[in-house]
Amino acid sequence: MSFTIPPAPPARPNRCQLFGPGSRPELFEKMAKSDADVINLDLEDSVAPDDKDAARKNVVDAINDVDWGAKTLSVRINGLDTPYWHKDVVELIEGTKGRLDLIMIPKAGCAGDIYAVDALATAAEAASGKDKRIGFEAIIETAAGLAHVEEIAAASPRMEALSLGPADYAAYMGMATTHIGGTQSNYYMLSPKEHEGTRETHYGDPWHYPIVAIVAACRTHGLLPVDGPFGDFSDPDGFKAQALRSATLGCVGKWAIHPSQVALANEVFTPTDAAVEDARAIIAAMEEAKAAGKGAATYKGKLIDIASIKQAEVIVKQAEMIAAR
Ligand SMILES: CCC(=O)SCCNC(=O)CCNC(=O)[C@H](O)C(C)(C)COP(=O)(O)OP(=O)(O)OC[C@H]1O[C@@H](n2cnc3c(N)ncnc32)[C@H](O)[C@@H]1OP(=O)(O)O
Ligand SMILES: O=CC(=O)O
Ligand SMILES: [Mg+2]
Repeated sequence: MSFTIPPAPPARPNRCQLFGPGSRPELFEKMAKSDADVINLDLEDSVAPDDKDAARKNVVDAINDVDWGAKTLSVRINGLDTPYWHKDVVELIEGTKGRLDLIMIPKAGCAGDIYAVDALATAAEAASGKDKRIGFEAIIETAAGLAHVEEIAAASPRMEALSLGPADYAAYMGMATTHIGGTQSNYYMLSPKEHEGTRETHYGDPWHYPIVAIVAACRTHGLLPVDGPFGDFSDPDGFKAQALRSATLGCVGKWAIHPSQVALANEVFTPTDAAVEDARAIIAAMEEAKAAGKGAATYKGKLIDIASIKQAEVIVKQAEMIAAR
């Protein structure tokens, strides 16, 4: 381990973030009753420009009036290149009574973007006598955001999470696709030419690199790494495959843009009983090995060593944190 010990991320479940447009207040009660750990009321891209003021008012009223239970409650504000974001921040803080947990900052491009929202939020909290400090989450969904992902993660003690936004990311990177997340039909390799006649198609994951960059930045600075939206809500298998890849790479959860995706995300990001049992058995086997003065041992025919304890603890701690909720 480096002499710099990374801070722990917030100890709260973040398996699914359910989004709904701020301009559709009829959805808010349904969102509150869902099984999502985090609710994201949206003021940004799912709200048309003419609806921005009405959506902001809907969201402020809903934060105050709806019973959100134990959910983490977040609002996605508009981007810093718009004429809306400062009103979003001020009215969300001054108009609500302490239930709002997070502000989500879209299209974060550099640490200065987070600093600007922090300065405004700090002033609004002071002006309205709020004791509770709102946390931040940001979306990495531009070329600049990816290039500066680590400084964004480290930009404020308010930062709690980073998500990948594959729709904007694809647009800002100039990717040749209109799909939101998931496997892309043109992103494949063929088995070698020598296999002529039996050549197979192997699909790659175009989101692999930004997800890994987000996970590394989050794990370095004590934030929760989250996979973003999967637009085709008629494809549960595709959603699950994408979520499994992200979970394997270290993400703790994924967005849902439709209620049908909530259970899928919860399933993927909740360690199974079998995985927890196996992880506990690895820890026990290593305790035995350590007591016998060994650093390495055999478990089910495979090597385990001190690193295996840390790997197993990730699964056990995640399961315990979810169960304790
Ligand atoms: C792409 C980049 C991003 O920025 S993604 C994040 C921003 N986008 C969003 O917030 C969009 C969120 N989703 C939606 O607006 C809707 O789900 C869309 C995709 C438009 C579909 O709406 P709709 O045609 O009403 O769906 P549906 O008829 O299949 O609904 C079935 C029942 O579920 C409800 N529902 C719908 N959406 C939500 C939601 N987000 N949260 C909670 N409940 C939802 C519907 O009201 C409907 O309920 P019921 O069965 O009639 O009682
Ligand atoms: O904001 C999300 C995205 O995919 O873009
Ligand atoms: Mg976006």
